[in-house]
Amino acid sequence: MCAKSRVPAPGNGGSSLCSEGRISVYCFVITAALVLIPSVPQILYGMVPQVWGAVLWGPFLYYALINMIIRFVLRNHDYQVAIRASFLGFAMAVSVLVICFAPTEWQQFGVYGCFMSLFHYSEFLVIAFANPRTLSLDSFMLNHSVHYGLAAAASWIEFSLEVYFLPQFKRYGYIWLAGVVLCSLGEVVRKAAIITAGRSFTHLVQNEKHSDHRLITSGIYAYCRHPSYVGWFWWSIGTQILLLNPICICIYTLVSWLFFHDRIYVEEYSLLNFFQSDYVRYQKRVPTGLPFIRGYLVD
Ligand SMILES: C[S@@+](CC[C@H](N)C(=O)[O-])C[C@H]1O[C@@H](n2cnc3c(N)ncnc32)[C@H](O)[C@@H]1O
Repeated sequence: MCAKSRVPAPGNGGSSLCSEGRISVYCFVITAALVLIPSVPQILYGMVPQVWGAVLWGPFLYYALINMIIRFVLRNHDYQVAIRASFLGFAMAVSVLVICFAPTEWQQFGVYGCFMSLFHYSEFLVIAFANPRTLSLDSFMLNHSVHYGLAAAASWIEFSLEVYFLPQFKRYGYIWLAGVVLCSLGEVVRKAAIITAGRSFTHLVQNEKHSDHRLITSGIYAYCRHPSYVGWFWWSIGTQILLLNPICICIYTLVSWLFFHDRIYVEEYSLLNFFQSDYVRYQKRVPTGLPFIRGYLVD
């Protein structure tokens, strides 16, 4: 929970960021900037680096240095927030360097890295803004589940094998740009949902109704009942389209669909208990937003 400076959430009369949120912004931005700044002349003017080792190892040295400073300055929970935000800033900066300096077929992986690091960092940041009461280290979603980690590893393995054995396939036209569009739209829809739901949004599905849990039916929730899942569903498929990973495109689509199908069923069971006829009326008016998923319907 965002314990220090109390922050009213949106819809509650305020918009400033709690202290953990601010620490995360500083660590994410400063790490990304410090890792990128030494390569700026090469990125902007295409200057050939004098020492390639500096491009390869420089970011890791800066990152190690920043982590030592963070260890020295911060303690306990603030330190835990800082090292996670700093790691994601580092991942973002290295991804930009991959886009700028890696061989063409690896550049997509850099774009993918940018989307991954932005997604995880912005999950924390947006919860810090929208519902600081529930903010925790888990809000970075870095340890979401074993399945999530395995899915990411599978996509890296498929990408690497195909770059090695079928590099021409990885440069196939501009299909990967469709992945960029899907990831961008998915990210915007998910974050809009979190901000709209505010205090009613929690990463974990609630089985007991909190006193300030209100039924949200306005904004993006007027168009679909589960916008944050809609955003996440298309974002995850988008990551595999941008990597041009045909096997993972199929697996991600199937596994994400099954995951959200079951999750929405369980979540709507609780929501019906919490809000009863109000939620039934909402269900009649508004679709789930995910293809062929109808949710928990009361006859
Ligand atoms: C991870 S959030 C997902 C919210 C929603 N399913 C979505 O996709 O935007 C899960 C929490 O949001 C709450 N929730 C879901 N829909 C809601 C609504 N329309 N109004 C208020 N709370 C909602 C659930 O009770 C649950 O604890």
